Amino acid sequence: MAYFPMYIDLEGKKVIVVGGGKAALRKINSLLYFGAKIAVIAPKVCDDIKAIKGINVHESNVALDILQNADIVVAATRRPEINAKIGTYCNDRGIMVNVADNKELSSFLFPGVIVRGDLVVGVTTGGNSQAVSKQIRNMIDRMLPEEYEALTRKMGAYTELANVNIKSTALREEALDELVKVALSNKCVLDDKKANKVLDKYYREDAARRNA
Ligand SMILES: C[C@@]1(CC(=O)O)c2cc3[nH]c(cc4nc(cc5[nH]c(cc(n2)[C@H]1CCC(=O)O)[C@@](C)(CC(=O)O)[C@@H]5CCC(=O)O)C(CC(=O)O)=C4CCC(=O)O)c(CCC(=O)O)c3CC(=O)O
Ligand SMILES: NC(=O)C1=CN([C@@H]2O[C@H](COP(=O)(O)OP(=O)(O)OC[C@H]3O[C@@H](n4cnc5c(N)ncnc54)[C@H](O)[C@@H]3O)[C@@H](O)[C@H]2O)C=CC1
Repeated sequence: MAYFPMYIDLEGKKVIVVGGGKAALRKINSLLYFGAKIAVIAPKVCDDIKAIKGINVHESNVALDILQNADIVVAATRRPEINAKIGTYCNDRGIMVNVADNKELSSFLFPGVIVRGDLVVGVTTGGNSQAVSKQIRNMIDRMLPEEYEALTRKMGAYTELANVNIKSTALREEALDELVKVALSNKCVLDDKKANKVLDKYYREDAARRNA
């Protein structure tokens, strides 16, 4: 079965990463970007990980019990049997866990990610091929100009306005779709004057329908 893309608020969540090599490094960077609080445990942690600011590094073997304190666990050691033990321990206790070399024991996978502010696209092949994910990520990355960040933010504000001022659900949807179209016809930049003109048109139409 294909995997469901679930977007999670990682701000302040406690993540324990077991393993301190290349695989761990990429996952740490990804999680850190989205605001997780990270502790890394491994007998030997690579210099690139040690150089990252704002994470806790413990150079020691892992005691499984410590994982109870985590919201999310990543097992990325070079030892498949240790990774599997961590996976099973977490699964038995309902702790979310990614096992770098074992999809079956993972309750979630790391997607390829494209970020434009709050606009986030995640790509997975359900563990079939990280090479395909990388390819698709690069394609989407080229398709989405950085203007989408500001557009997303602005549309957040206009959506709130429309929710208050346009009572008809159908009209509201039409208005918001039109705002996006206006932006797309202008290199993804939404001009506020044009936006307000569009909204005014829909406010009037909404009022007229209510008074009819
Ligand atoms: C199942 C999954 C588990 C998970 O991690 O959740 C997994 C598994 C494995 N990856 C391996 C290797 C590499 N992975 C990458 C890169 C990425 N891997 C990612 C995801 C996933 N990788 C999950 C499934 C994703 C899906 O289904 O689509 C991405 C999307 C996200 C991210 O991890 O950041 C990121 C995309 C790149 C991008 O977007 O730029 C690179 C670097 C590269 O290709 O450039 C290497 C080369 C070596 C290295 O770098 O060390 C190996 C070892 C294979 C071996 O030993 O030969 C395994 C284990 C196995 O296959 O058993
Ligand atoms: N999902 C992914 O994106 C990727 C997954 N992998 C998989 O991840 C695993 C690790 O790969 P790399 O990071 O490249 O290896 P690596 O050799 O760079 O790092 C391995 C890490 O495991 C730690 N380790 C070894 N024994 C340990 C123990 N008893 N307890 C805790 N930590 C221990 C080491 O100290 C080291 O920090 C492999 O199984 C590999 O198949 C590898 C690359 C990418």
